[in-house]
Amino acid sequence: MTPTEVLDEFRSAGALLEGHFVLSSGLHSPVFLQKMFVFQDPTRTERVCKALAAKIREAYGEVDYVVSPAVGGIVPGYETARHLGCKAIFVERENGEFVLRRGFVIPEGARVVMVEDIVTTGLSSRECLAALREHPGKILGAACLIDRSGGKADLGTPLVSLVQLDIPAYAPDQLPPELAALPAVKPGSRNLKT
Ligand SMILES: O=P(O)(O)OC[C@H]1O[C@H](OP(=O)(O)OP(=O)(O)O)[C@H](O)[C@@H]1O
Ligand SMILES: O=C(O)c1cc(=O)[nH]c(=O)[nH]1
Ligand SMILES: [Mg+2]
Repeated sequence: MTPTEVLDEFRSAGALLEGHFVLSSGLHSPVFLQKMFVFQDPTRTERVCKALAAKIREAYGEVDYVVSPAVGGIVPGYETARHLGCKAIFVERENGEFVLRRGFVIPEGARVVMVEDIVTTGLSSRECLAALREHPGKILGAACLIDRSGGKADLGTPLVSLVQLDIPAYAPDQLPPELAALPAVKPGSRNLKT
């Protein structure tokens, strides 16, 4: 799939949102990729994740485990693993920190790739990778559907993506006036209070 075809999937799913969004990192942006609008359609999800699996195989070779950060990474992690013919597990937040729960185990020597949905600053990916380093297994690298950092996010490990975009994101005290004028919404799950 070309980057244009992938973006067309997001566009036709209604996942390219404009407004005022507070991102997982705390940065603010006029654009939000609501990936769940893509993932609610299994056929669309299959198309993009099949393409991501092909890129992963080309970059990293055989993979035994895909590990994804919850919540957004779970669906693409599972579907990408289905095309790679490997296991799919996830880390989730416990007292704010990503950990492997539910008895998930990564065997010694397993070849592991981290699969994210969207990378903005790379913070969530780095947190997920840090959690994985507490376990056996060889981390080959990372992958995501859309890297909206324009390639600037540094995960400390290679990152492959289907699309690279350079979407503006601002510190809360540096908002352009037209963005500050709009009410802000925070769509993601980080710091959600139960
Ligand atoms: O590269 P970053 O700056 O970390 O931003 C990207 C992260 O933000 C979103 O997760 P979020 O924490 O909003 O929750 P979600 O997975 O439940 O959507 C997205 O799923 C990525 O994990
Ligand atoms: O940085 C984020 O939190 C983020 C950006 C985006 O476009 N989509 C998303 O789900 N999360
Ligand atoms: Mg996430």
